[in-house]
Amino acid sequence: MEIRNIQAQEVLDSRGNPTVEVEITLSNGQIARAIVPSGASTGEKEAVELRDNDPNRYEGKGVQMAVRNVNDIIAPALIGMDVTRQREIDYRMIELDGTPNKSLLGANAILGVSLASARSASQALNMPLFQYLGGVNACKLPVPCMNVLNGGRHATNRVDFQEFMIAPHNAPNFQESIRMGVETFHALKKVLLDHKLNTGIGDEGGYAPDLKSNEEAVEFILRAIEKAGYIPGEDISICVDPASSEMWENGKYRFFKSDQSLKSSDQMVRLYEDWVKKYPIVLLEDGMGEEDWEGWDTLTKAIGNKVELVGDDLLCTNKKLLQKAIDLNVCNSILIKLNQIGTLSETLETVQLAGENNYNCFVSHRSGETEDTTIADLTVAIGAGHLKTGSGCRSERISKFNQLMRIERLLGNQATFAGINTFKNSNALKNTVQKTDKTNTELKKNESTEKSNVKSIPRKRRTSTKKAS
Ligand SMILES: O=C(O)[C@@H](CO)OP(=O)(O)O
Ligand SMILES: [Mg+2]
Repeated sequence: MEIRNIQAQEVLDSRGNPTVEVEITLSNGQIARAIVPSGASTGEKEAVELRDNDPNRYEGKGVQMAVRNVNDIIAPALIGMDVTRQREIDYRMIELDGTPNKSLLGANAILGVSLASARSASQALNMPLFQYLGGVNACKLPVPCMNVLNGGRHATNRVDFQEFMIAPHNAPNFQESIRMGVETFHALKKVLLDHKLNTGIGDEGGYAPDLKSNEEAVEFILRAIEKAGYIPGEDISICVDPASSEMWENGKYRFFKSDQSLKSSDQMVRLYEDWVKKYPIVLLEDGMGEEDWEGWDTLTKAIGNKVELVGDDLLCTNKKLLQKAIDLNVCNSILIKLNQIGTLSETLETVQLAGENNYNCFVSHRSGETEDTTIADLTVAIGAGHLKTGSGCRSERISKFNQLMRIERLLGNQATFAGINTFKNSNALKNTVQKTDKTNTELKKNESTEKSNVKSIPRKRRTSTKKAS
């Protein structure tokens, strides 16, 4: 099916910043669109997002140059090509750009065309996107890792660590797992209000209260899990993304939003070791900074057999960086963000390399998102088993959850739910579950009587996790 026209325009992302939308028209008249997301805590080695630097438009953040690059350079080169030739399309754009990091045309320009092509091809073949990308075996629904408490560069509070997520894994299917997550998100609001804390939200839809410490964030979430009627570690576990590259300062980590203290790599590793012992944490992303490969090595040796260690800023969805991690034996999972590398084909190459080397793939939104739902389809297509995209509010993130619920319904009884086994080394979790019951005694004191005694709350459900095939 031939590409008849490619048209880009500037639209807005969830922070109200301009971003690129691309529309492809095929020779049969079918139209498909894609919109590119944008990060705030970006890795140094990410492909370049082209911004205009024109102070008179959107304070210099416009994407008119990227839009022109699509309309004037990429479109003429691709019109007439078969839209199902994804790799040819992507590699033609890589060639047109000619730089190692897509800085000439912009990764935002290139990715918009790459994703619109995939969507366009799936429409032309009358297939859902996840099936076009993943084939007949694409039937595993992910555990949604919901970012319910925001800090770092994503919120204006005194929490240094960027993301505290809940992973509702003990569910029979995706739909139920989202329900458990949202109930916990709502319970967290009550817990925070009981403690007279702010329930305004951050960029990714999590609450952004001013807490005394990063540790308190975990304690409040554990409390919320219990208040919602679930057992921490057994039903719902915790994932953390400190985004520690943002804390990196002259070889140390600065707790830049709380007490300004500094920690060495070794001290950071000890902190995480302690957390993993105390709390039901199943995944730690960017525990160390992108320049601190030695720290990553220490971290992997210390807790790499207990928890999923995800490289985000460290690896930038880049297969060369992933190969380096594999060679050095650091982390055991890679974050997958399409715009870090800039084309669908290269993303899938990275996913393949991860699979060949027994590294997990954790699919992710960006902090600046849009209504585009490609990552939901991608997660099922590659069988990633878990993704992070928001909390229990903000439509640009809920749209991904809703798309996954549609996919689950469409698959019917072919659908499986990833469950706890999707997390690397999740068997280590058992050791922490029993201990969590005692952690929140202090917090409980201040709370309203409504649902404050966890023991009296009947468990909502106790169905066991359906194993993925
Ligand atoms: O650090 C991250 O993992 C992401 C997404 O949660 O944030 P950003 O898009 O700002 O890089
Ligand atoms: Mg991250």
